[in-house]
Parts: sequence; C-alpha cells; structure tokens
Amino acid sequence: MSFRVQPAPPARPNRCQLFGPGSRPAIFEKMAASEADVINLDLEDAVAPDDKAQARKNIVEAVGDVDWGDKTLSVRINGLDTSYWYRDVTEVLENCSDRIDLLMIPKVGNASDVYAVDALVTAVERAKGRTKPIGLEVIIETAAGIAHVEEIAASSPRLQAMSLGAADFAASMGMQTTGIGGTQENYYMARHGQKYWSDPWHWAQTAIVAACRTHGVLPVDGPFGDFSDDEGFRAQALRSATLGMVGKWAIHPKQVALANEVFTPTEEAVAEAREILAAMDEAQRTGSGAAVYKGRLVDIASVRQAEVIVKQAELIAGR
Ligand SMILES: CCC(=O)SCCNC(=O)CCNC(=O)[C@H](O)C(C)(C)COP(=O)(O)OP(=O)(O)OC[C@H]1O[C@@H](n2cnc3c(N)ncnc32)[C@H](O)[C@@H]1OP(=O)(O)O
Ligand SMILES: O=CC(=O)O
Ligand SMILES: [Mg+2]
Repeated sequence: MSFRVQPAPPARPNRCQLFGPGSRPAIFEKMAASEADVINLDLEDAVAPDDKAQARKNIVEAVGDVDWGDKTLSVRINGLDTSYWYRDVTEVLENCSDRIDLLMIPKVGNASDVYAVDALVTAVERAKGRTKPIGLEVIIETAAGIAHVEEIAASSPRLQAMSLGAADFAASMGMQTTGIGGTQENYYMARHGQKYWSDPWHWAQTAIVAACRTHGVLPVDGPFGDFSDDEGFRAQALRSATLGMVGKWAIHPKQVALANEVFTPTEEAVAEAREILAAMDEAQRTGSGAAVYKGRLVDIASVRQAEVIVKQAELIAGR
C-alpha cells in the first residue's frame, strides 16, 4: 500500500441505475416504484432534440412531485459538445427541489470537462442559495475518456460515480459492432476448430475500476441493450462484479432485479467471508499471520478481501 491511503467511495448502494427518458413522464412513477438504487432521468440520447425543452420541465416537476423514496436521484445532461448542456444545468438546478442528488455528464473526455460543469453547478448553487451540494457522475464512452480516465476520476470532489457507456464507447473507438455490451460475435479466439469468446469490454472496465478505486469513486457498468437476453445481462454483470464494479444500468425495468441479484453478495459469500474473518481473528490471537480455511491459505490480504464482501452486504442491508 502506498503512503497515501486509498479513499473510500460514497457509502451508498449503487447496484442498479434505472434510466428513463425525461420526455416520457408517464413512466416516472414506475421508475420510482422500482427496486433500483439509482434513478437516471435522461435529457441526453433518449430525448429527441425537439423534446429537450419539455423534458427539462418534466424533470423539474417530477423531482419535486414524485416520491422517490430513498433512491439516489440523478439527471443526465447533454454532452459538452452540444448547445444543450448549460441550459440542462441551469434550468434544472435553478428550478428543481433539493431532492435531486446528482448530475450525470456523458462523453467526458478529460478533467476540464468535469471542471466546466463543476464551475457552472457551483455558480448556480451560490446564486440560488442551494444548500445541498450536487454530486456528479460521469460516463466514460469515448476514446478520449478512456485515455484520460485517471485524471477524470481525480477531477472533482463532487464526483461520486463513473460508468462505462458501451454504445458510444464502441462508436468512438470505431468498433465494428452495433451491440450494446455483452458478447460480440466476432471477438473470439480459435483453437482446434472451436471458438472461445472473449470480452472486448474487459480492458476498459479494469481501467475504470483502477481509476475509480484510486480516487474513491464508484465504478459502474453501463447499458446492456438486448433486454430480452437475461442470460447475457447476467453474464456481463457477473464479470463486472468480479472485476470490482458495484452496479450496472438498467435500460428496461426487467433488468433491475437481475442487476440487484448480481451486485448483492449472496448469503453463502457473506457467510464464507465472515468465517474467513473469524479464522484470521483466531490465527492472530495465537500470534499467526496466516491460517488454513477449507484447505486453502488465508492471511491478512484475505481479511481485506473478505471485508469488501461484508461491507457491501452491510451497506445494502442498511439501505
Ligand atoms: C444505450 C445508450 C444509452 O444512453 S442507454 C440510457 C438512455 N436510454 C433510456 O433511457 C431508455 C430507457 N428505456 C426506455 O425508454 C424503455 O424501456 C424502452 C426501451 C423504449 C422500452 O419501452 P416500452 O416499449 O414501453 O417497454 P415495455 O412495453 O416492455 O414496458 C413494460 C412496462 O414497463 C414500463 N417501462 C418501460 N420502460 C421503463 C423504464 N425505463 N422505467 C420504468 N418503467 C418502464 C412500461 O411503461 C410498461 O409498463 P406497464 O406494464 O404498461 O405498466
Ligand atoms: O450512454 C451510454 C452508452 O452506452 O453510450
Ligand atoms: Mg452514450
């Protein structure tokens, strides 16, 4: 461990972020009634250009009027390469209630993009006397975003979470696919006439996880487009969880339960983690730094691994 201690990310559950277009207010109550930990009301790609102004109004109204329970409530603004983004920030923050928690910035390319939004958010907060600080989350979904992922993770104390946006990421990277996340038909190794599918998202995910863990930000896996493919969603989510991500987006309500299931440690995993902690407690009491648990080595590093699972379970239980 470096002299600098790894900062803890925000202590809130983020197993599933359910998206819905800001131009479709009929589904807002359904989103609020879902089991998602985070709700993302969208002003960006799910909203047609002619609907942006009305979508802002819908969101301002819904932030105050809908009962969002204990969910984290986030609004995705448009990218900094558009003419919409500054009005997304000013209209939403000048007019909506304090119930809003986060703004999500898409297509972030470097730390200055976050700085620009931070500056505008700070100005609106001061001008309107908003006392609850707005948090930020970003989407890594461009070649520039992944190239500058670490400076982006370090960009602002407001930054709480960072997602991989597979659709725009694929487009920006020039990847030959229209699939949004998951297995890609042409990404395989071949041996003795057999195909072995590999994971084209893996390297970007690990870069995001490392940047986030270095700077105390929650790493999140983005959308899985084929919402009729539960098995594919679950496999993608399981890989993300194994790599250290804390949750995944849902672009349809049927994906919420799948994400919650994968990103909630199982009872067996929690029980095993507690047993490892107990075994190490006992070992340390007898002056030993290592022990044998179910025939395998456990030591102080195993304590840190087990604590990840126990803390995640406690966070979710305390929700
Ligand atoms: C890929 C890149 C990205 O940026 S992803 C993030 C941006 N995209 C989005 O926000 C899209 C979010 N999803 C949607 O707009 C819809 O789910 C889409 C995919 C269009 C499907 O809608 P629809 O045809 O109504 O689905 P459905 O008939 O299967 O709906 C079943 C019941 O569920 C409801 N529903 C639908 N979507 C949501 C949602 N996002 N949140 C909450 N509820 C939702 C429908 O209204 C329908 O309800 P009911 O059974 O009639 O009561
Ligand atoms: O915004 C999300 C994406 O996948 O693109
Ligand atoms: Mg996108």
